[in-house]
Amino acid sequence: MSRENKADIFSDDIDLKCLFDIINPENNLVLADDMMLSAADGTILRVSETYEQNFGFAHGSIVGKSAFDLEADGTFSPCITARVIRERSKVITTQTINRTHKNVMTVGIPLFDSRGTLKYAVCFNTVSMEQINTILRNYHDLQESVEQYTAELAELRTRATATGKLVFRSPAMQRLWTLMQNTANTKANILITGETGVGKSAVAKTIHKMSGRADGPFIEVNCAVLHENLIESELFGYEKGAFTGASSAGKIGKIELANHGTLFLDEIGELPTHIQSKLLQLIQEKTIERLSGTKKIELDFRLIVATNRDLEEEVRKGLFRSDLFYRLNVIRMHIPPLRERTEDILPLAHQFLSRFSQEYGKTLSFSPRFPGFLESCPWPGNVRELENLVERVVITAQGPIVDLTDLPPELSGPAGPQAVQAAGPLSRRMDDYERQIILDSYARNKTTVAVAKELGISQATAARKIAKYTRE
Ligand SMILES: Nc1ncnc2c1ncn2[C@@H]1O[C@H](COP(=O)(O)OP(=O)(O)OP(=O)(O)O)[C@@H](O)[C@H]1O
Repeated sequence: MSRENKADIFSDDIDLKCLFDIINPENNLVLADDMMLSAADGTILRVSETYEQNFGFAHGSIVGKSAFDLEADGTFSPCITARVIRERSKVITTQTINRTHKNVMTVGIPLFDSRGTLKYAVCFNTVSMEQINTILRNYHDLQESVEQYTAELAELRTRATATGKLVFRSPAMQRLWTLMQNTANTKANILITGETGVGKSAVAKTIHKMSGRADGPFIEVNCAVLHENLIESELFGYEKGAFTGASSAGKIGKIELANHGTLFLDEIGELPTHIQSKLLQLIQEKTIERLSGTKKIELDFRLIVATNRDLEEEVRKGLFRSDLFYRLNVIRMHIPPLRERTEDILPLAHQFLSRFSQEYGKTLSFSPRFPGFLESCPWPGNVRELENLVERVVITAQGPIVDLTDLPPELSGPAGPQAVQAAGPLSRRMDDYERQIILDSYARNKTTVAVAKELGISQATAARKIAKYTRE
């Protein structure tokens, strides 16, 4: 062994001068911890006083004996001192002291003189195996708790940062939330269904924020309000001079803008059939070609679509491509209407009250009977309607407590939010009538096509008016 190595062993583990002080019995040093000093031939020179108490060896009964003999008769198994002497190197292992059946972790080190001759072996019992096992158990318990807290923290963080405004208490929304968490980071297409105003866009935005694409763009396209002639260029973009009236510089389409992010196509049921085919191709190939373009552009985006139509029914009627439907319907998220999850009404109302109070610089709270009124409303316009109502009462509230008396007359009556004002300018009252007619037709017919047919207007007009009145 080189001098360098010896020096390592000495300096690494123990102060040499201190050791010689310990070995010298004249110094009468008390060894508080389990420690055994042996000569290079294995003769035990000293053990600490604790040996008797811990292992049943009185000092006199073991000092002078050979470590090799104690190895052979099984007193120590294995005998670390014997191993250190044989291997001339540091040994760290567990050993059993058979007299007491104690299992301990022991460190044994060789001590050499300056010529490299082995002079002593020193062994320390560090901790018992029971202690190690207790430590291990505690460690595993802690590890489990840490894992649990980490998961909870991640969920709370996701909720805090991702939901922003997504409020819910109902079991149905809790189940939806779990599904959102489990699927946010996958590439699978998502189809969100539910009546107008239930929160389909809000859910789509939240999924985007929860996903690994959160730093990328979230591009929302409402297929119902895009004019049929413009929808293709809006979605796919075009090269310069593609058609009369096109910008001379060309235009990047919404789909391309969603690259590395999320593309959210709202009201997917309104897509004309020729665009449905192009969308199907886009989903299959993940490439687009701009109008009048010659090259394919590769894209990487997550597709979420939403509809308040019964798409299966549309497929049956031949109005929606079945192959596209199956491609979109990979993960289905249905948001129930607010009237079917009344547990959500008050948390939502309180959230809107605090948001609008802040926005309008007021400090407001609901009167005791106000929540009951909110819960009894049918909310045909769902969360959007509730949001609008709370905004209105925040604006009109006279005192710090919002009460039924603060409701505008058309809201407090049994006819509900869609009632027509009894007085006021003609244009406003006409609008009210139109709103009532459009929303009533939409509530019964469910689709813009059917509304258009019933009222004798174009589908585009029906879609625009529905969007206008459900957003108001
Ligand atoms: N769970 C919710 N928590 C907080 N705000 C919500 C929640 N759900 C919906 N909202 C709010 O209600 C309003 C309407 O929601 P959203 O636009 O997402 O509905 P939608 O189902 O997409 O409507 P449409 O069918 O008309 O497109 C939005 O202002 C949205 O932020």
